[in-house]
Amino acid sequence: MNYHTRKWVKPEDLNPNHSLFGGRLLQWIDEEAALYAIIQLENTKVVTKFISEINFVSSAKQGDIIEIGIEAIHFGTSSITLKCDVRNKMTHQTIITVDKIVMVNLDADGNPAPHGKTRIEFVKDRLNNNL
Ligand SMILES: CC(=O)SCCNC(=O)CCNC(=O)[C@H](O)C(C)(C)COP(=O)(O)OP(=O)(O)OC[C@H]1O[C@@H](n2cnc3c(N)ncnc32)[C@H](O)[C@@H]1OP(=O)(O)O
Repeated sequence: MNYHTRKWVKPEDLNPNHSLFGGRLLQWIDEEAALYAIIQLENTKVVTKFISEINFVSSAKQGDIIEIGIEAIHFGTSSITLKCDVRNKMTHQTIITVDKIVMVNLDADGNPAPHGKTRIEFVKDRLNNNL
């Protein structure tokens, strides 16, 4: 799993108990999943279809640096299924796990469309192949 994105937990991200608000974390995860799917599928019209059980394993507090990891675990016809782990950057303590996030590739009319992808690709390889 690659941990691309880091976040610094700020006062505006906290709940009334002074720990990281779960809704804020899910917002960050949804955006990270969308970015991952857009890059993998090479299409900016991708939507979140389904999110499985979410396990809030431990809390984060103000000032913590957390990192969001996403990995593709299945390529469907129009969908891509991801898993997500968020952990404390310094201690590697798991904060949240999401087993399945299904993102769907859309055409210009907003209908599911085949993406033609079967495996994880890296942008650097795409760029090298175009040389
Ligand atoms: C990043 C964001 O903020 S996106 C904003 C939030 N998301 C949205 O607004 C999406 C709203 N939903 C929709 O517009 C529609 O449900 C659509 C277009 C995504 C899908 O429409 P559907 O009629 O369900 O499409 P369809 O039945 O063809 O399924 C499309 C794919 O999703 C998968 N899928 C559909 N429902 C589910 C489900 N409940 N769980 C897992 N996968 C599902 C299907 O297996 C299919 O994958 P495949 O082509 O790889 O086999």
